[in-house]
Amino acid sequence: MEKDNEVNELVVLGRLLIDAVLARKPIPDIRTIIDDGAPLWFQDEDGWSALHAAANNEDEDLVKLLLAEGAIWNAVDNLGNSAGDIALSLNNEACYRLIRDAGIRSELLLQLLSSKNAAAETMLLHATDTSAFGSTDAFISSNLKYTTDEQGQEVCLLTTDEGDVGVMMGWERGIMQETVQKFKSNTGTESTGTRVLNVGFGLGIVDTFLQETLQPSLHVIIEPHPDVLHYMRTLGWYDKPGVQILEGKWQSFIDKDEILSFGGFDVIYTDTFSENYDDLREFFGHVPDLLAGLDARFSFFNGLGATNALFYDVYTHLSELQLADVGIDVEWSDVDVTTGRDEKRWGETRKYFALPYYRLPIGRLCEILDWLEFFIPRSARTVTTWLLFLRSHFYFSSQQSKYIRNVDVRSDAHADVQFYHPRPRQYLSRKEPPPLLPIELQGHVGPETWAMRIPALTMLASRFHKPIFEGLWLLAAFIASIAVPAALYPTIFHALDKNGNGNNFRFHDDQPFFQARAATVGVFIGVSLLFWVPLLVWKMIGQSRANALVKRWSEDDLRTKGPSAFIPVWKMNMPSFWNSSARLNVSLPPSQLPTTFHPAAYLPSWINGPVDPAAGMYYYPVQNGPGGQPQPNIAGNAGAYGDEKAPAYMGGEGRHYDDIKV
Ligand SMILES: C[S@@+](CC[C@H](N)C(=O)[O-])C[C@H]1O[C@@H](n2cnc3c(N)ncnc32)[C@H](O)[C@@H]1O
Repeated sequence: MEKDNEVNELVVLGRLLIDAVLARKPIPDIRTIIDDGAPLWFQDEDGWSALHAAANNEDEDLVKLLLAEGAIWNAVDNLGNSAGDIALSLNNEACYRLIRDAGIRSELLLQLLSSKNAAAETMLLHATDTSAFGSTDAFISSNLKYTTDEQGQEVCLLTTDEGDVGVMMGWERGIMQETVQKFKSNTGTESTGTRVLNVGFGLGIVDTFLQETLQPSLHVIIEPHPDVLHYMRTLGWYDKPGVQILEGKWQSFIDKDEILSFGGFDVIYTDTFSENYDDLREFFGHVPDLLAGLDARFSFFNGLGATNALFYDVYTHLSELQLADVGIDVEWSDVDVTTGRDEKRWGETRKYFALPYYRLPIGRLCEILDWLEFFIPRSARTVTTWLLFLRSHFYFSSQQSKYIRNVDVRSDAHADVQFYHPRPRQYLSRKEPPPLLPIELQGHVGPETWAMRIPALTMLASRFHKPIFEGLWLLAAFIASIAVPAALYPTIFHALDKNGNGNNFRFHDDQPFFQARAATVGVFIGVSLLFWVPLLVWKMIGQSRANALVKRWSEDDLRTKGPSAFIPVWKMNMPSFWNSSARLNVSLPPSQLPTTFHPAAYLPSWINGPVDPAAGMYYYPVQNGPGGQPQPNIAGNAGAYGDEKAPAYMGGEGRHYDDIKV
């Protein structure tokens, strides 16, 4: 009875809080309701929390306050939308970022808590998933079905009482193909002698591309599932030259250092099933030992949180940070997974990837090693390894401190934090594929024009940017500007020392100390100019060529569109000495604001409107659904990630939490 009263009181306060937010009550009033004990986790009958309502109001200060007071960043409403999705649908970048960053922070904090308090008592937030979706052992003892679905798509299905789930589906072919292409263009090992490790065979799509594209001399495949191993046998994988199949989980071979006995690999890929983010993170920790060297590359199936733009964004950032922590730099590119494929591809199976773009990661040992290798011979590799460790640790700490400042972890696992993260920019770089036509420019710049102009600018930029040459030239300038004045000083001094007093320490009025030093400074300036002027002139020529090119395009545009139409102004900043990226500014009509968060905007491309079409509108109305008692279904800012292929992911019955120690 007492319990019922307590719950009823919480429900009343929770509802009061949401109503106050929706009624746009002033922040001090809302703070009072929170201080009176209103639960921030409370969700009304539509699944809306106070944070959803604050995002709907586009009230940045309130979003900040609620998050600071412990609002749950990843609570989803009955339509599957988080508060971040609502901010996104309203094109509100500031609110979206606040919520997204709270997610990153919360995940990092959970990891800190679980690593730093290992000796403390364990609090179980929820039981860990022991079904075939969340436990590899349960998965291995379940049956798999290899078949072709109604769309003619090859699929490997796990059949359960809750319906079929695709362990691997043919539509992912494009992702696998692009990954292997990236491996090929990045590894520098054009063909022979490549050593490859792939974890998880599935349909063998990636393995087939690896064979065809890289023709590896050694191709190790780790696979534990008996049905998959049987399928591999029927396809003849056991007899392929250079192929070695390790039957079991990757954990068994890593623990026994068995994979290490093969020596380093040039290419490593992992894509497993029924594992969660912690398993992937553990695998990340082994990657630096497994990579053969600086030319070797690593990638993984980046499906974390892919049922929702916000969660995907959070986990993409997290995995980049975790990889940086072990000394791996990641470059991301986008693979369009919408073209030519519709909703039918899922058939009766669970939709585990709901976004239009896949963010493809390519990792390598951190770039600083390249530079160190230039100075330190291979024999002194231990030194570089130590420096690498220090650098990556420093990088991770600095990145982490960007997200978490003044961490004050209290007993309820809530932390008082400040957040900072730089705004992403789209650079034109030789290393990156050309950016897609930004949504804001559609209607002002034609796709063909864009496709022709961007490579032309990138090419021009690369002609006027030679980092190695510039580095050596500036090094020579530095040495010469010190060495030449130092070498000339005695000669200048003696030439000016008409009385021949010599350069002794007894001061004579007639000694030309000051004149000689002034002349040496003059020599220093002269030598510096000798090196800097040609470099500056070269850069200026590059810039003026870029200016001339964009001017010509503007004239072309004017001719074709006529004087009454809006003509975007193109401005190109060529690469400077220190920054290898060029930057292009294209103007919009004065009435149109640039946005990276238009529901269909390109930047950043993995962000897109929520899956729910109603939320894709600029206005997200409060929905009045049927009545009923709300269920507080989330007990703390717990980690969101489980395998997306698991049923009812994110907020549904199938959602699972890991144990954390607090
Ligand atoms: C999504 S599929 C891989 C698909 C593959 N990339 C392709 O291109 O077809 C996942 C595979 O990982 C395997 N797997 C699951 N847990 C594993 C583990 N701990 N170690 C190695 N493989 C695992 C599964 O049996 C399954 O064959």
